[in-house]
Amino acid sequence: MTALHRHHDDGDDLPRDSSTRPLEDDLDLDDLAEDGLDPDGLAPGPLDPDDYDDADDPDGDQLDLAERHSLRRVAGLSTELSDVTEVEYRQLRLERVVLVSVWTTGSQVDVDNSMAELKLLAETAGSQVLEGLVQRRQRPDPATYIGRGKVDEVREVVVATGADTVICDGELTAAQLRNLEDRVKVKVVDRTALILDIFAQHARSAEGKAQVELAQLQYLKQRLRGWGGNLSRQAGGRAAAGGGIGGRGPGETKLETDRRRINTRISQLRARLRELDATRETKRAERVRNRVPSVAIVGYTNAGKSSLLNRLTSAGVLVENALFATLDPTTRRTETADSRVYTLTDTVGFVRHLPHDLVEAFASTLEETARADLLLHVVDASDPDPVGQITAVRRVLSDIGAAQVPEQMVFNKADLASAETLTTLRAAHPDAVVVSARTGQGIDELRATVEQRLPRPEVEVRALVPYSRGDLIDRIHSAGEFITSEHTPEGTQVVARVHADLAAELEPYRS
Ligand SMILES: Nc1nc2c(ncn2[C@@H]2O[C@H](COP(=O)(O)OP(=O)(O)OP(=O)(O)O)[C@@H](O)[C@H]2O)c(=O)[nH]1
Ligand SMILES: [Mg+2]
Repeated sequence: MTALHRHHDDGDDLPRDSSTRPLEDDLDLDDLAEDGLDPDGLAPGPLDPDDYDDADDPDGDQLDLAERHSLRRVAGLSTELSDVTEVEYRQLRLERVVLVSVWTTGSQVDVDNSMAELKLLAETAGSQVLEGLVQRRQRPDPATYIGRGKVDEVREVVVATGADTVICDGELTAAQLRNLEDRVKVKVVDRTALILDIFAQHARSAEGKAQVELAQLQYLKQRLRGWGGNLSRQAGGRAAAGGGIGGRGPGETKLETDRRRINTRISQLRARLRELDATRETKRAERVRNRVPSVAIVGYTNAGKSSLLNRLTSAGVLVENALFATLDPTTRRTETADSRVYTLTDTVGFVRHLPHDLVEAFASTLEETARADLLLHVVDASDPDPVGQITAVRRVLSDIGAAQVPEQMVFNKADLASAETLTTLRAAHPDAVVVSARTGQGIDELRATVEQRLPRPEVEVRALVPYSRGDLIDRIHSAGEFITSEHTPEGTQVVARVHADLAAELEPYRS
């Protein structure tokens, strides 16, 4: 019994109903009697016992067999289309995708959240999601990601829905991708490729574009063979001439050429990025010299980081209800209530399992975060799983060496979040500030908190600064803090906190 049959039984034309029900359990032996695996794939000979769907794994945390073997339809995963013209447009221009996920740990709710996120990612990339399939399993199949016996069911769903792409929720090996493509007979991409594709579509600056291209090439290089060496298809379909699905891969020579071309391009991009980095480094060095404290806004994608920057500084940066709307960092200078200057930087959002190639390619951008004086960690309090987002963000922060930077938690979208969630979050993070970038709620408190947490100048000086040295007074304004200041006939009498270098310059006027 298959998805297709069931739906015909039900009298449906398309298996697009959104009920959550398990497909038939077919603990069939064809899971074991694998044929047609690619010779380059894993385990072409006798299968490793681990490949046997873990049916006889004696360890304690075995999942219920029936559940593990069942492929489940996930509710509400069809893209809603509002009108017919939209349908036609999408069918012409966009990919029609089926999502496939292997559920290894966590609760039902976790799985639903992660499928909902994969759907959002797919839609952000411009796809129409037709169906979502989840298989419960102890670990992904090393040869085909989902259990081998389930691949045929995916194929049936692909045929029934007219999908042209399958998106798997993980990072797959070259062999897994190819084995799946061979059997479901449409393009198969993984979550990493999907995220890279979104980044490619959203990159605007020269640096952002170079970073994304570098990440894509690194990803592609490792999968050249698995993808039949079809560069055009991997390049986000931009040069998608030829290379039909299931087409034969290139010969060894072509493969070598492709590989060399990729390596050359990677070196060019690296050199270009080093140049661009030098420019940024100059600016950064200037800020350090002038002792301008820096605050970096970090957080999960779509948490409202750009909205918050706009609220705090009227920066006017792009805000969009889309994942990874921001790729290029925007830095704005702003001032505290007592006129100390500091910078606020909005940057790329994080996501669970942020592809390693991207983290590496964006190293110079992310380094700014690691060097900030304070992180504003923005959390979407209206998300179904804010705690999971916090964990994912902290993981990336520690990957990029920013774990030691002081962190101010900010719970955003208070206008949408439930009172219950906010209470829980507040209890877990008593120092957090709750805000709404939309309504302005809590923004004053946030600003005050930031100002209070900025690094303070370390030396207290008392000086009588002659009127001819107005420049020194200006510098106390921008990089120091006045405690008192008074005009006298001889000059300005000040008590102020300043950095050591400015203190040295004020030395002759000490009073
Ligand atoms: N209701 C509500 N919506 C908000 C709030 N803050 C941001 N949003 C919305 O959330 C979406 C994402 O906002 P952005 O500021 O672009 O989020 P971001 O964190 O910069 O996202 P990326 O750059 O894509 O990682 C937009 O649709 C915003 O209008 C808020 O406080 N309340
Ligand atoms: Mg943004």
